[in-house]
Amino acid sequence: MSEDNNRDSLIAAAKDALEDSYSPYSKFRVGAALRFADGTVVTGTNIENASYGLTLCAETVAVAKAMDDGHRGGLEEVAVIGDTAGAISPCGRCRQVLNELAELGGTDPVVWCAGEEEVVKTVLSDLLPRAFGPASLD
Ligand SMILES: O=c1ccn([C@H]2C[C@H](O)[C@@H](CO)O2)c(=O)[nH]1
Repeated sequence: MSEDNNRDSLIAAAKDALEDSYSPYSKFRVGAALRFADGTVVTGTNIENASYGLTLCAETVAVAKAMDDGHRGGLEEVAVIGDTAGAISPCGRCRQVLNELAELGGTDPVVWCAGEEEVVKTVLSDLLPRAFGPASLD
């Protein structure tokens, strides 16, 4: 499958997840999708809380779902999309959460930052250079 097909299908999965967003407070819907080396795609959406600070971001929900399914590596690609024209980018906490899963499997996943009218390609190590991760505790 070409990189573009991968990209388009992963962004479509993230956008589909966004439809389930529970974001009554910010009304800012976010979807995330993770693609693993075995082809598995795991998605997440943001889940807000009346105690605002307890909000769960889409990327963090996706990582939690994936790890609950047993994934411990092979994270090759991530897509995150907002209800915006321009591309959105994972927040700092989500970068750290994504890094845990990436570092466990020794990958540096491509991160597609997307909006309705823009897609920006980056890699996790550019979003979180010199990360503190599992290896830091060795
Ligand atoms: O990387 C991010 C940044 C923000 N949000 C969510 C949290 C909140 O519900 C809304 C506005 O910040 O967007 C995410 O899901 N992922």
